[in-house]
Amino acid sequence: MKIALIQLDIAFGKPEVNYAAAERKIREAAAGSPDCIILPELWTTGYDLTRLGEIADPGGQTTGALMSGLARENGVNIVAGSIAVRQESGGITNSMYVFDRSGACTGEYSKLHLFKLMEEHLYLQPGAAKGLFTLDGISCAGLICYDIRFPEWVRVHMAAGAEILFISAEWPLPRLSHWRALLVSRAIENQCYVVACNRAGADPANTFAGHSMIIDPWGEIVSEASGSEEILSGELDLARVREVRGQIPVFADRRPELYM
Ligand SMILES: O=C(O)CCC(=O)C(=O)O
Repeated sequence: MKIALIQLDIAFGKPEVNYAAAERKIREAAAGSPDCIILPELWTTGYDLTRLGEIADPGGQTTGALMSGLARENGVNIVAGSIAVRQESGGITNSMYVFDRSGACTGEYSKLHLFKLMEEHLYLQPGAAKGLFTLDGISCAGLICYDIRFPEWVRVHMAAGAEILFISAEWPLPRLSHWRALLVSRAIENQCYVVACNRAGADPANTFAGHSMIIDPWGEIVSEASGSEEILSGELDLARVREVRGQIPVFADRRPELYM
């Protein structure tokens, strides 16, 4: 499975600029015939949280139409990062959508753990459901940024059979060492591929780390981006997941009855 990670530099609070940039980058990535393209977290607005009332996408409709069309037109799966979505209830969520090659929306996940250090809890509503979906018949999980600090939440998805963990993020540069260590740890402990797409660039409050990564089920880094805007590519060999899980049977050896 060939993956393209679009490590975008996001224009702060300017959805129209970001839609145009993402469309351009998706077309550029699609020219390399990947099986799946992934975008970062909150890529339509960035962290312009105080203006989300104006700039969040109502029902995810605008983003959905654009991503569904691009997936269908290019015959590619798109893990469409996450965006700020104005829900019918009036609340705003940080939500990931997944589109298959036909353009059908096959997955939706709203960030469960809101990141207080960046004031998400003041402006966003947390999700309450898992991020499981399938891509070309492969069981996958899609989570968002701060979620990687919660190994128990990742494990719930992996114990349900997921083989690839997709992460969309806006991870700040001062904690780049955490980003790399946490992602490698999630890959090793769950014996899965980790495909993690961060943003590049800066906003008025933070500089972001870039360093999007693909990590294999043994914890080896398959590919890693620089700190700047780029499209990172890499290949997954899903047979490696079964091989590693067969060699060290972590899932069979769990004692969940004793973990509470
Ligand atoms: O956990 C961290 O250090 C970064 C998390 C974050 O930036 C986010 O969830 O948006």
